[in-house]
Amino acid sequence: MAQYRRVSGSVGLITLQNPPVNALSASVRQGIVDSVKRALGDQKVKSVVICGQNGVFCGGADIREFGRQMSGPPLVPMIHDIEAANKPVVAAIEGSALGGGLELALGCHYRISHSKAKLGLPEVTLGLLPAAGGTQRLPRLIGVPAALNLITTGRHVTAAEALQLGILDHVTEHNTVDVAVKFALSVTGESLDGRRISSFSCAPLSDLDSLFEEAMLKVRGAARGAIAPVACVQAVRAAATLPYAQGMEREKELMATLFHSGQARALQYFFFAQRAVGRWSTPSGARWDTSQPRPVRKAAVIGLGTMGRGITVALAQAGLSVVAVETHAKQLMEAKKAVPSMLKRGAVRGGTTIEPDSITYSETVQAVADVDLVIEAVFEDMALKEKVFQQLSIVCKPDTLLCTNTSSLDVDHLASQTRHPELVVGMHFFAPAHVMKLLEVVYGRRSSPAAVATAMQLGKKMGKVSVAVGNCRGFAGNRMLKRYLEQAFFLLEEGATPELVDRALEEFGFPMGVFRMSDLSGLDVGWRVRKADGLADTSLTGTSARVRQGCRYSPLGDLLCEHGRFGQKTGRGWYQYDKPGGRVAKSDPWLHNFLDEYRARHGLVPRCIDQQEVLERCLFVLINEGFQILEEGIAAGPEDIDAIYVFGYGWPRHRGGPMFYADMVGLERVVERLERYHQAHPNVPYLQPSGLLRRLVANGSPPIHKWRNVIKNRNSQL
Ligand SMILES: CC(C)(COP(=O)(O)OP(=O)(O)OC[C@H]1O[C@@H](n2cnc3c(N)ncnc32)[C@H](O)[C@@H]1OP(=O)(O)O)[C@@H](O)C(=O)NCCC(=O)NCCSC(=O)C[C@@H](O)CCCCCCCCCCCCC(=O)O
Ligand SMILES: NC(=O)c1ccc[n+]([C@@H]2O[C@H](COP(=O)([O-])OP(=O)(O)OC[C@H]3O[C@@H](n4cnc5c(N)ncnc54)[C@H](O)[C@@H]3O)[C@@H](O)[C@H]2O)c1
Repeated sequence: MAQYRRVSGSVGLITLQNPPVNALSASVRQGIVDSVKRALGDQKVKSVVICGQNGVFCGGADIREFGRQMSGPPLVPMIHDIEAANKPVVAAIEGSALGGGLELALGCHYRISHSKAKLGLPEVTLGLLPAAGGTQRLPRLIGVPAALNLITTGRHVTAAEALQLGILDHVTEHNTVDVAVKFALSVTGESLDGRRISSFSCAPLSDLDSLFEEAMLKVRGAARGAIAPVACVQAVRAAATLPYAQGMEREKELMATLFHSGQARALQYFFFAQRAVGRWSTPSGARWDTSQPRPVRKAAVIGLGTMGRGITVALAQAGLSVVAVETHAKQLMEAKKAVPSMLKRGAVRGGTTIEPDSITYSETVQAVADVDLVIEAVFEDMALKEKVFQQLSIVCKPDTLLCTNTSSLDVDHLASQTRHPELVVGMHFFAPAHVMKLLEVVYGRRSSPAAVATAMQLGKKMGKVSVAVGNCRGFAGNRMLKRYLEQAFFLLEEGATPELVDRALEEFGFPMGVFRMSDLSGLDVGWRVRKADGLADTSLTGTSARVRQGCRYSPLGDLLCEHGRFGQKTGRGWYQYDKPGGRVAKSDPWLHNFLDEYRARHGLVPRCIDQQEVLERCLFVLINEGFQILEEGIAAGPEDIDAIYVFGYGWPRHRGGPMFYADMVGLERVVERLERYHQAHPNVPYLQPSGLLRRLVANGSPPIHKWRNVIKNRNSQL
């Protein structure tokens, strides 16, 4: 709703009231329409101020209304009536003015903002465009190039930037509503002719065609296959080339194509999923709202290789003092150079300064005696990590939280090496750790609720999306990835090429196909793990060469490594590169011959494999593992898995994440295809649909937001 009252004698003050972000629900829109009518009809009222309660102007349209039958007054005529008013209307912006919130402010004649407010048109991130006149008014106000940037990226700008761009008339450090009321009094009776943005023309530009071509190329490159950014460019083009009324028609048409699209559904699901992962819980009953995080002011990182350096930077950027320990002198020397330059680059990007003296370096673990939390990032070697945890348990304060960045080793086993296993959790960062948004917080059997809460909160402070997961081999993300990689190898054995598999995945929306990604991260990483597991034995011949532990196995990755082909770092992998460290993947005839010879040696007759099979084999098997993970309680809900895949593995956000994708495709279809592939490949047991997936289908395939109930019911029967 909206509250209306008269203040300072002649100012009608309209306050939007819909906590927490004053979204423009039907009742808020009705409240605004009624209040505006009252203010305009009241002779004593000479000007109007619109603000939001609790220090937030407005977070935009109510996203929860989108999937339902829409009711209440529509936004476009509501904003039009405000702009057409014959009394000055001033927007008093505090907190956020986003999406429909900013569009409402653009309909006002003046905009005054608090210096700490954020403004933006983030509709594109929800698969939409600003369809309450945003695509038509913003370019008229600030020019086409700046509006294109804001509308196609959805980025939020500070009040200072908004002032500079011309979105705001005034920025204040004081009480914004008071300032706006005073201002409203001062402009009483003034002409509003030059204040209605819809009557402006866009500033002329010399080469509109190339500007829009460039913008189109940019948005297509940034999110492959996403339709909303393309529609945003088209809508802004309409603003630049058509009169306002026709532009508004075009905006409406384009919105109609987006509004019911699968991509909009996926992105809006993902908006809420991101927030849901913060409300974590564990099977032992620990929860986000009952667990108290501990303060962490000083942290340590052990091991300054690839991961340790990134983690050190991310901790320092979060404002912590960091003790960085590296036992190898050469590595330490290199880290001392690399970390400050990474910090400097980060500061340039983020516009902040980090004091390099917030980091101290040491060659010995004794230096961590007084820290609140340690993150271990030494080699992936259990014996070494055991030793490090034993040392830490002696050196650190008794209440220091001990975390490991292991990608696959048993967190419970590491905890058992310490005096306080309840203070041990996994903090699984992704490379590069100061850039990648994902953090898996791995709770062990004995991790205390406070330990999990502390790691989750620290992750958030470091700007990460922290997802709580249980302890198992590969945790959630890498466990699912393993299945995806294995299927990709099998497809090569059956006749596919890396190019064909990668093309299918990239057209689906991944920034990189599985083989290009494997070349980038290094084939030797998986090889080392497979060797440690006793799997990578290429001396085996005949049928046993392609079977391990009773299941189908592909030694292709191991064979490539034996040829010294580790990917980009050696200049050869699934593709060839112009030099070691080269980035541009080129098709490699050697690899194609190698695959031909391999198939011939093993009596494999290559067949034609289409893109659909690639997607089904690689993605459905990954999804099936996701259901298994949910069934085992390793992840609490599908949103956790989807956040992990979007933020850690490049799953296209406009497809919502693997579990949402399964819901979109239809669970019955996923089961049917998995069963078919399992029949064709009976020695791949994980092609069998998981118990949870079958149960969901048996329960009539409920929508994704109801899956937790099915999981809970199952667990409560145990
Ligand atoms: C505002 C924020 C920056 C605040 O961040 P903060 O960290 O403080 O808080 P949280 O993010 O945790 O949020 C708290 C809480 O609030 C929920 N929430 C936030 N925003 C909204 C919202 N806009 N609607 C609903 N709920 C919201 C959030 O989910 C949290 O609750 P939870 O339970 O999940 O923990 C930050 O919240 C933020 O960034 N919000 C989103 C801002 C945004 O994206 N705004 C844009 C919204 S879309 C929009 O405004 C569209 C407009 O352009 C209007 C378009 C007109 C539409 C007309 C429809 C025409 C249809 C035509 C087609 C029909 C064709 C046919 O059928 O024939
Ligand atoms: N590289 C990745 O992509 C990635 C991603 C996520 C997690 N991880 C995990 O992070 C950990 C580190 O991986 P990395 O790639 O950074 O390894 P790395 O080989 O680049 O670095 C490890 C560093 O630890 C140092 N070290 C070894 N023993 C030490 C000790 N006792 N005390 C202090 N330093 C010691 C080494 O000298 C080396 O500098 C591993 O557990 C790995 O599984 C790696």
